[in-house]
Amino acid sequence: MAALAPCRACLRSVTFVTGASAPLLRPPRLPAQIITRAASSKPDPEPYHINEEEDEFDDVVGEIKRRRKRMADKRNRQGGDFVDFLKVYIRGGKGGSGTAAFMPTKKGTGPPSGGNGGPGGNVYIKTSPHISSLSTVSKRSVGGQGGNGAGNLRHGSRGDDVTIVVPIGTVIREVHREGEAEKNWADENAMGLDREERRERARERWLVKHPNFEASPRDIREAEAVLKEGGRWTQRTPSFEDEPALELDIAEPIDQPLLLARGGGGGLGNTHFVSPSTRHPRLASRGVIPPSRTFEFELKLLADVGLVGLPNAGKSTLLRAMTGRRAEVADYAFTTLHPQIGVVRVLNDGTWAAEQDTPIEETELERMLDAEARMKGEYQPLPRAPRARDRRCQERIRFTVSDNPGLLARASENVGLGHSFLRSIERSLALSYVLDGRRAEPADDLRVLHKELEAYKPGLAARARIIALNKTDGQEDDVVAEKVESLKRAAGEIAQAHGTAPPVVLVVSAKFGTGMDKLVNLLADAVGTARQRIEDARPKPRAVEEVKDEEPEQEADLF
Ligand SMILES: Nc1nc2c(ncn2[C@@H]2O[C@H](COP(=O)(O)OP(=O)(O)OP(=O)(O)O)[C@@H](O)[C@H]2O)c(=O)[nH]1
Ligand SMILES: [Mg+2]
Repeated sequence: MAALAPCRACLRSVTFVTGASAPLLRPPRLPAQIITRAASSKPDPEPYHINEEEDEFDDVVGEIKRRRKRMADKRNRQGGDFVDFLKVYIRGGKGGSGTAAFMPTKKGTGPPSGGNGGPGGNVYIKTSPHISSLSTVSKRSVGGQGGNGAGNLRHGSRGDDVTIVVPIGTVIREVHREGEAEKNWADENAMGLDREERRERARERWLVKHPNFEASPRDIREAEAVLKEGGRWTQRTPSFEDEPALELDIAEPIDQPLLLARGGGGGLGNTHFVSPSTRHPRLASRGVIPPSRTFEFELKLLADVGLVGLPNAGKSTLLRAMTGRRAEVADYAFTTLHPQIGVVRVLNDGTWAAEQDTPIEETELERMLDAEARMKGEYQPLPRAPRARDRRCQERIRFTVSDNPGLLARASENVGLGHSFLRSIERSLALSYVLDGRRAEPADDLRVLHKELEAYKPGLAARARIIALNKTDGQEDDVVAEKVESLKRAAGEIAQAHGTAPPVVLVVSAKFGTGMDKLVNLLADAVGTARQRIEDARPKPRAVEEVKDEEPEQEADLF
């Protein structure tokens, strides 16, 4: 040991040398040889060179802008893809355990002083207008566990609450519920345990023993009785027959978070087990594990108008033409993989305009296609929705339009993008078929679309009041007229078979923006009528006079 002790002289030198000049604080010097080798192993850096030629400079600016845009897009998506269906496991947090402890006194063990366990955290749900996908919802949401109690009557802390944030339009259904008691019961049945063995297991599950003192059989019996009396011993979880499954249709923003799962209660400290016969209970109880629930989260976008068509019919181009929303457009099927929504404002003078605040997004694919077209000299900008002509004009109606992925035959059986698409149009007030006018028989496409809508949800097709025959530009008038006629015939037949009014056939070209005024105004009328119908169906609060008139009669009945 003596050999390891620093000598007095060394200590003195360290103590009195301070600040930057302290030799012990300086980094060790590398031998000159090593420094030279390290420097020579790296090639000399090229001097930074800025090319000031105009086109190159433009490119740099463009690249920076593109990168910024890409980053902003990614942020908006919050790193995930579009998700509109999810199964989520939810459970309130476990309650913390109580403690068996005693006050220390000079004479030894004093009165019981075990604190209670803290309750587990709850799971809540709320909406955010800033998200439009379930991609940020975690598949497992469990409330925080309550803290355990401690001696000196210190109670455990409350578990942290968890809040699930969903977009507006989410439908939530509880599909499975299982309590701990039921799980244990099933396990014990499988093990073939008898009554006494089950009881022993329950005691192990519920009771916390003092770390130093052995609990007597009487202590255990009495603690069991206390827990049974408080309803803590058997925590039955109500089945769906006893308590219906939770169903929530979140069609409007939620201001206050809603409770989905409550956390488990905290366990009892040993002060709760004192009785005239047991002054020093050596037991406490564990916290409750709340039942686990499985929920289905389904996002049903809330657009007033849904565009329904086969792949490549021009739905996204139409959305763009009507709303200015830059939905991805390309000449192949399934360009659109998830629904997108734009807003149309119709003014009192019959003119219409895109919602001013609609974000205009440029997609990656589009940029590539535009660049290619520019190189070939074939660039043609896609239509933009018009701006309001007269800013002072009042707005007649404002509605949202959703562009959806293409529908295929047998989509109702989940072929193609199937249900994910149908789910989002299910709640639209009005639908519009979009047909590719370049196809030989658009009437056949209409039959397919109608059949699929009806197969998914009977009565859904009745909401399609308009048929937009798209891509009619560059076609002979008589060819178009013939297709319109055959469409009208097909629509009439379908309507007759279902006892509904036939939809209106409109000739449009989304790409060149023809026929848009009529289409927008017809859609506005359809939305207005549907909204009015909903308003009329709502139960009205009774007029005050009416209630007043009835009051004397009610009083007369009472006496
Ligand atoms: N000539 C012409 N071409 C059109 C018209 N509308 C759309 N197109 C073209 O048709 C192709 C498909 O258009 P999209 O809008 O992507 O079609 P979509 O129905 O959204 O397709 P999916 O998303 O794949 O289902 C694109 O090349 C458009 O430029 C139109 O009115 N006239
Ligand atoms: Mg599309």
